[in-house]
This record gives sequence, C-alpha cells and structure tokens, in this order.
Amino acid sequence: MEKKIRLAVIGATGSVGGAVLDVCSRFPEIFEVTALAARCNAKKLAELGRRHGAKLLCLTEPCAGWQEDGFECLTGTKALSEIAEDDRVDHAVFASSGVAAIPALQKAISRGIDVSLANKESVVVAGPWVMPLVKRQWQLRPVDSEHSAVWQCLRDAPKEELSRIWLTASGGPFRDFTCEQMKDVTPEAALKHPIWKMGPKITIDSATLMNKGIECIEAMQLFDMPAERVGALIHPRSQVHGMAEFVDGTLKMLVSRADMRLPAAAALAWPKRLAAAEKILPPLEPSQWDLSFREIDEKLFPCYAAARWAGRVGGAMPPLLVGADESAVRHFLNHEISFMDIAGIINDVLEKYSGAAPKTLEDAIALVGEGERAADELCIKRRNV
Ligand SMILES: NC(=O)C1=CN([C@@H]2O[C@H](COP(=O)(O)OP(=O)(O)OC[C@H]3O[C@@H](n4cnc5c(N)ncnc54)[C@H](OP(=O)(O)O)[C@@H]3O)[C@@H](O)[C@H]2O)C=CC1
Ligand SMILES: CC(=O)[C@@H](O)[C@H](O)COP(=O)(O)O
Ligand SMILES: [Mn+2]
Repeated sequence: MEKKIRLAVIGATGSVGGAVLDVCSRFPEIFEVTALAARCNAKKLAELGRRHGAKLLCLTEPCAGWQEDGFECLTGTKALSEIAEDDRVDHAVFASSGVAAIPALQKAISRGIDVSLANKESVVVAGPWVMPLVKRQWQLRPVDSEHSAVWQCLRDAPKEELSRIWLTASGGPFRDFTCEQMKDVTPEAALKHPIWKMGPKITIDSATLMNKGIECIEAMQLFDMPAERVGALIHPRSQVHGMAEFVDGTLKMLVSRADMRLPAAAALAWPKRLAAAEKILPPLEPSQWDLSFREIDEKLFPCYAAARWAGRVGGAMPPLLVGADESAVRHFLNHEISFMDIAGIINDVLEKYSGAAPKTLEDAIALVGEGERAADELCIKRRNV
C-alpha cells in the first residue's frame, strides 16, 4: 500500500479550505489530514479537526486561553511557519485569505514539500521572492481555478512552446450593467456571485473584476509570463476556466464544472488524477457546453484596469494594490464608500505613492500595510464628505 499524503490546510474554515477537505474525505486511502489552521474560528476548526482526524490545530488570532482537548494547539502567525516546517506534514495547502501566510509559504517551498496554492495575494505580493525558491517543476501547484486550468493545459509542455495565457472571468453579477447602474450597487447585491460561492472579499473582487486583474498578475508570477502575454475574457457560464495558446497557433482549453473541489483535487493528487467524476461530480454533458466569450470593458470595470496597470509597472504597485483593495473592499462592505469609490481609492493610492520599489520580501509585505493604511485614510475622508 502506498504511503498516505499528510496534509496541512491553512485557511481550513474558509470556502476553499472546505473544498480541499471535502476532497480529502472522499479519498481517505490517499490523504491524511494532519494539521488545520485558521484565524479565529475556534469552534469550526475544532469540529473540522475531529471530523478529519487532525493532530495539530492552529489559530493565528485566538480568543484568550484557547485550547482544544485531544489536539496539539498552536497560536499566532508564526505558528503557520512551524506547521510548514513540521516533519509530519508532506504537503501544505495555502487556502487562507490575506497575506499573513507568506512567511509560511516561503518556508514550505524552501523545505521542498509539495505546496497547493489557492491564496492569490501571496504570489502577487511575494512572487518575485518565493517563485525562485521552487525546487522542482510543479512543486508549487495552483488551486485558483483559472491557474489550475492553465497549469493542466501546460503540464509538461516546454516553456518556449507557450505563447499566451488566457484566463476567464464570469463577469460577476454586474457584467450586463451600464456605468450609470454601477453607481447604485449595494454590498448585498455585489455579494450575490452568479456562479461561485466564495468568501466575501473575493466575491466583491469578482464583482469589480479586481479578482481578474489580480489573477493576471498571479499568472505572470506562476508561469513567468510578461503582462502582454496574459489575457482575460468574460465567459459568463464559467465552463472554460483557462487556456494555453501555443506557438503553433493551437489553443488548449480546460472545461469543467465550476466547483473548487476539481482544481483542489488536481493539485492535491498530481501527478495522478483522482476519480472525481465518480466520487465528486460528473462532467458537463456536450449539450450543456457553451463557448461564448467577450472582451472586458475597462471603463465599466476600472479595478481591472488598475490591476492590469499595476502588473505592467510592477515594483511597488502590486503589493500596494493588494493592500489598498483589502481596505477599500472592507469599507464598501461596511457601507462606508460606494462600489465605484473602490477603484477611485485604489487609483489614488497607486498614483500618490512616491517611494521606492521593494528590494526584499519584507519591503513588499510592508507595502501591503502601507497601501491599506493609505486607502483607510481616503475611505474615512470620503465617508466624512
Ligand atoms: N473561494 C474560492 O472559491 C476561491 C478563493 N481563492 C483564494 O483563496 C483564499 C481564500 O478564499 P476563501 O476561501 O474564499 O476565503 P474565506 O473568507 O471563505 O476563508 C478565509 C480563510 O482564511 C482564514 N484566515 C484568514 N486570515 C488568516 C490568518 N491571518 N491566518 C490564518 N488563517 C487566516 C480564515 O479563518 P477564520 O475562519 O478563522 O477567519 C478562513 O479559514 C483567498 O486568497 C482567495 O482569493 C482562490 C480561488 C477560488
Ligand atoms: C473560483 C475562482 O477561481 C475564483 O477566483 C473565480 O474566478 C471567481 O469568479 P470570477 O471569474 O467572477 O472572478
Ligand atoms: Mn479564480
């Protein structure tokens, strides 16, 4: 019998964390869940720990005195790095939101273990420092659905054969709106994604199309491609998730149902494929296939334009963008700024920055905080107008 893969799931209580754990529970002969981490949701973490037989639990921001009987309990952000370095862990899944897990990601890659990466902020901020640490091809495997699709189209193709990457966007709930209608969008309406059920931050990013802009930068980092060779298109049905265009003019597309358990399964089991069609969900029938695409209107989706610009300029812009977006989305969700203010605030933060490009990973992480603080100030001013 083959040895089981011992997993750590960081962000276990979230939407992607749930998809990852669902895959593990359907293939218990392959996966063993060793460690689970989250920010503060102690009740859900303990429940998941019991259900999946984890040994180690970690909360980065626990309530005082947190302890769970029957588990080894760790606390604080530094503990994420301890998990990444624990020799009971063969494979680390990064499914938390935000940038707190970047040092742990760096440790896991440096240690040489397999890494499945759903968290896009990490690679947008830390890509120039963490990607060179990757020791073997596909040690780091994307879980974000579009990047997983591109990766699965590429697999063993030599880099010189790839000419362009295409990502698809659902277009979010407002893809058919006019600029005028965008002005009155509420957080409640923006949280109703037409296809995916995800955490609140990424759901708002999908509505502004910031998610797609951030994903273009993510693709540049993961596949070492310049901005002009990464494109995105609106594909309302979200059946095609990503495409790889090759130098001979052929295009490979990955088509699947929109369900995060599929990209999670691909990353967890590589180089094997799991029998997900049988144990998770059946493939789309030919009668359901829909290959319609359209261009993204950058006037309607200025956040997409801002992220594309940040990706082309590089340097301080991607980490500032991530920080400013985190703040602007939070203030929008709190009804403190309007939907269209999100792009205005992010653009102001990027334009006003006069400092240097980051030289180290620590500089890049500090820029996320700087972007967040600058956007917080602008949001507060706007709220008080
Ligand atoms: N949802 C999706 O389908 C997809 C998501 N992604 C990316 O995956 C990541 C997670 O998204 P999603 O699952 O939707 O988010 P959720 O909001 O549903 O979940 C976030 C998870 O991260 C944990 N977390 C947040 N901050 C920290 C921290 N400082 N330390 C440790 N854990 C932390 C949360 O713990 P707690 O519950 O305790 O707060 C929770 O487990 C994001 O980067 C997102 O962009 C990418 C592709 C698809
Ligand atoms: C499931 C996933 O990968 C998300 O990042 C998804 O792409 C969001 O949908 P949008 O295409 O609307 O941004
Ligand atoms: Mn995605």
